[in-house]
Amino acid sequence: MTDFHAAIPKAELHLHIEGTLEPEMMVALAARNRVAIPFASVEEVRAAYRFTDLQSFLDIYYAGAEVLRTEEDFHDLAAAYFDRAAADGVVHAEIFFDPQTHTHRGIPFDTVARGLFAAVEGAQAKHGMTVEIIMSYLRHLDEDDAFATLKLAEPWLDRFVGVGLDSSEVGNPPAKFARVFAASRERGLKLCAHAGEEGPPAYIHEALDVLKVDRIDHGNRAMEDPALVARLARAAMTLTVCPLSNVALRNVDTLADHPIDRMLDAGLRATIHSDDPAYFGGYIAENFRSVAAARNLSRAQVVTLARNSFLGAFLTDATLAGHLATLDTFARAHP
Ligand SMILES: Nc1ncnc2[nH]cnc12
Ligand SMILES: [Zn+2]
Repeated sequence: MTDFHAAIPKAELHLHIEGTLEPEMMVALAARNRVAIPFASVEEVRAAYRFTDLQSFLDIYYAGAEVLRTEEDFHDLAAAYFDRAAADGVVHAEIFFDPQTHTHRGIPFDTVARGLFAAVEGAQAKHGMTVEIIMSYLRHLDEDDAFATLKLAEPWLDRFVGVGLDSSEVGNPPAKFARVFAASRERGLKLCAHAGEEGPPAYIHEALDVLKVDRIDHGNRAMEDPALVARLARAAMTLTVCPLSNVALRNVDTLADHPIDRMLDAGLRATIHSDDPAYFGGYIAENFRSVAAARNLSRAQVVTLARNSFLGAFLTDATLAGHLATLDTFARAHP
């Protein structure tokens, strides 16, 4: 019996590679790198993965990243994710990484980038997966710090597909990064921003009007503003929605309250992704499976979510056409 939600071909567009650090790997890397962590066992790490809001998660997420030190560590982290994603039907992945989380700890930018790209090459060879990397600016730091990161990234910029904006949203509106996003766009980079996860609909407006993003990450709170929903639908703006993250960070009470089907009904190009799967209880297939069950999605709606993930990806027309054809073949074989 096919596991429909794992088997359906899909693109993962909202995945923080540091958010795939499983407790087992955190403990193993802490030992390998002789880094002290405030946990005595895998069970203790897992018990700490209980969150009340975005900041309570970010505090653990940044502490966990302390164990990532060498090119091998970044390779091993990303390679484990690509293996896991392939098992979940991911044929195309666009992954975020947070360079400042590492460079501020004295880890050279090149160490991170070399490790990640070694894993990308492995994923393409081993799984035939197409992969792109998006460099994210941390919004709790200032714009000058983002500009310094863009400068550090210079030797690698032609190999990144885009830039993103993540970390603590409320109090750090998109407009704070207007200049570095303009500079990033001038370098030919695609633009994404977390907006409307915890921040108000106004942050989504700013991401569109000031940052001129190509994609909105999360975007859930657009649903509070019918005019904004209509604007996003008209623009076919992709929203990279993360259901299990929304529950884990208390942005929805339960999956039964999740707006994913209301988003589709409103004509939004909504997609489903795993955000930080090691922390939120499931990878992309589990996000599909559990929200489809909780919201009683039809197979046609699940196919639409998968199709939207390809339409919203930063792909060449030829590669997009190939993935859409693969999806259509799958959908016909699994009515
Ligand atoms: N869901 C999220 N929101 C903002 N910043 C993040 N960094 C990692 N995951 C994040
Ligand atoms: Zn995210």
